[in-house]
Amino acid sequence: MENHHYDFAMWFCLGFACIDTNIIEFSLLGSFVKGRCTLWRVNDRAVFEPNLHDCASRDYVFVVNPSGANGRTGQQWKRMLPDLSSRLGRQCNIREELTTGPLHAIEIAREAVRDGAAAVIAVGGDGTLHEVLNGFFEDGKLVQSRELHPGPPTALGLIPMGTGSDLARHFRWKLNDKYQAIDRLVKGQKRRIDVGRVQLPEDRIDRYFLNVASLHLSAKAGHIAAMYKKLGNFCYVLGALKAFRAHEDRDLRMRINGGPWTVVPKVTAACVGNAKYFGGGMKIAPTADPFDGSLEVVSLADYKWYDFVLKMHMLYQGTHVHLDKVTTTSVHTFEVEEIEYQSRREDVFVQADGEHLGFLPAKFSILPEQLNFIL
Ligand SMILES: Nc1ncnc2c1ncn2[C@@H]1O[C@H](COP(=O)(O)OP(=O)(O)OP(=O)(O)O)[C@@H](O)[C@H]1O
Repeated sequence: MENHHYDFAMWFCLGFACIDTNIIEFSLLGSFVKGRCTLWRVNDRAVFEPNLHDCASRDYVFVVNPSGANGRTGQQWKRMLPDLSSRLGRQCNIREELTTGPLHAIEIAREAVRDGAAAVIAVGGDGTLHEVLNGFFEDGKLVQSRELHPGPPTALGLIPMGTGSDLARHFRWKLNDKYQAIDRLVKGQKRRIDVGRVQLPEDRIDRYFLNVASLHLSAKAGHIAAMYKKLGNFCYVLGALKAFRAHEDRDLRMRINGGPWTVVPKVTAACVGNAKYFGGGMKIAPTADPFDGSLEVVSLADYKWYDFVLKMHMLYQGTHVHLDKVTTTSVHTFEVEEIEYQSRREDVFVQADGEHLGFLPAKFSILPEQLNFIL
C-alpha cells in the first residue's frame, strides 16, 4: 500500500474523528439523562454499605498518576483535593500517593491492601486503574490484609481522569467531573465485580484486567497510541492507522472454554471485553457486562484499513458486530496461539486495559465477583 494513501486516510480520519467525537459526546450527553435509569438499576442491585462501617479509622488511598492524560491528571487532582478532603475527610483518613513511573501503582496498591485500607482509588486513566487492580493480586491470589478489621475487604475505586477513560464510559460516568466523582465516593455504594485474567506463559506474565484485553492489530494500535497521548482520543485512531502499515492478518489457533482447538483464518484482531469500550470510546464489545460472569470475545477477520476508515462510526456505535467480518462469542476461557508455535515471531501483540503486555500465546479467563467496586 502506498504511503500517500495512508496519509490521506489519516487526515480524513482526523476530520472524521473530530466529527465523530462530537457525535459521541453529544450522544453521551443525551444518553446520560437516559442512562440515569440504567445507573440506578445497577445501583439498586449494588451492595450498599454505609461508609461509617468500613471507613472509620481506615484509609482511603488515592493512587494518582500525575503524568496521566498528558499531565492533566496531576493538575486536576490538585484542584479537586480540597473538596474531596472536606467531604470525605470527615469519615475517613485520606491518603494521597503519587506514582513515580510505570508499574509503581501496583506496589502502592498492594501495600495499601496489606495495610487494610478501606479502599484504594485509582486517579488517572485505564492504565492506572489496571495497575491498581493488579496490586490487589499476588502469585495468582487476592492479597490479604495484615490487619484484622471487622469491616469488609478493601474496595477498588476510580476517579476517571485519563485520555480514553473507557471503563468510566461503560458506567456512563462523566469524565473529568470532580463533583460526580466525589459524590460517588461519599455514597460508597459497592458491587462485586468480575475480573479478567490474561496469562502469557512465554513472557511469564500473569495480569488482571477490568475493561478490555486484545491481541494483534488492536493491541499494536494501543501500543503506538501511547506515544501520541498529546493528541487526546485521536491517538487511538492514529495508532490503528499506523498499526495497519506493517500489519499482516494471521491464521491463529483458538480454543474456547477448554474445548477443541480450531484454526481461525486471517485474524486481524481479537478483543476480549469484560466491559464495552476501548480506544477512547469505541464500543468494541457491546454486550459485555462486568457483572455477568463471562467475557465477550469479538474477532475481526480480513479487516482492511479502509474497512476501519469507512466503518469507523460502527465501531463507536457498537454496530460493527453485525458485519460479516466480525464474530462475537461469550466465553469463560479463551486461548490463542500461533499455528507454528515452535517458531514464535513475537509480532502478535497482546494488551490489557490499553497496557502492552507481550506476545502470543495467551490465555484469557474470567474470575467472577472478585472485588468490591465502588459504583
Ligand atoms: N509518574 C509516572 N510517570 C510516567 N508514567 C507513569 C507514571 N505513573 C504511571 N505511569 C504510566 O502512565 C501510563 C498511562 O497512564 P493512564 O492510563 O493513567 O493515563 P492515560 O494513558 O492518559 O489514560 P487512558 O489509559 O485512559 O487512555 C501507564 O502506562 C502508567 O504505567
